[in-house]
Amino acid sequence: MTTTTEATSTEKSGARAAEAADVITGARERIDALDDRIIGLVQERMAVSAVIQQERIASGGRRVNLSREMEILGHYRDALGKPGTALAMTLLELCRGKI
Ligand SMILES: O=C(O)C(=O)C[C@]1(C(=O)O)C=C[C@@H](O)C=C1
Repeated sequence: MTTTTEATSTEKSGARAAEAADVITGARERIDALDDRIIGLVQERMAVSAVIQQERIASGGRRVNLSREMEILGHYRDALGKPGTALAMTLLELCRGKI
């Protein structure tokens, strides 16, 4: 027998069976927790990057250091492939603004 609760969790998850809906609901909770940690890490990265940029600018240098950005883009591309480059570009934009 399908209860109302089961119907709701299958609807929300897109699953066609209660068991699958349970697995999906549990995995989504883990994804939400991971996303919270990723957002926290991105915010921490932004703060560390700001320290570097402020120090460089205060010493008379420029905000942007393209050779370092190339290293970072390569690191993400090597680990994650082409979408890794796009991810690194977004991270750099968050950390130093648009150029
Ligand atoms: O590593 C630096 O020199 C930084 O300023 C940090 C950072 C980054 O967020 O990774 C930000 C701006 C630079 O253009 C390069 C890299």
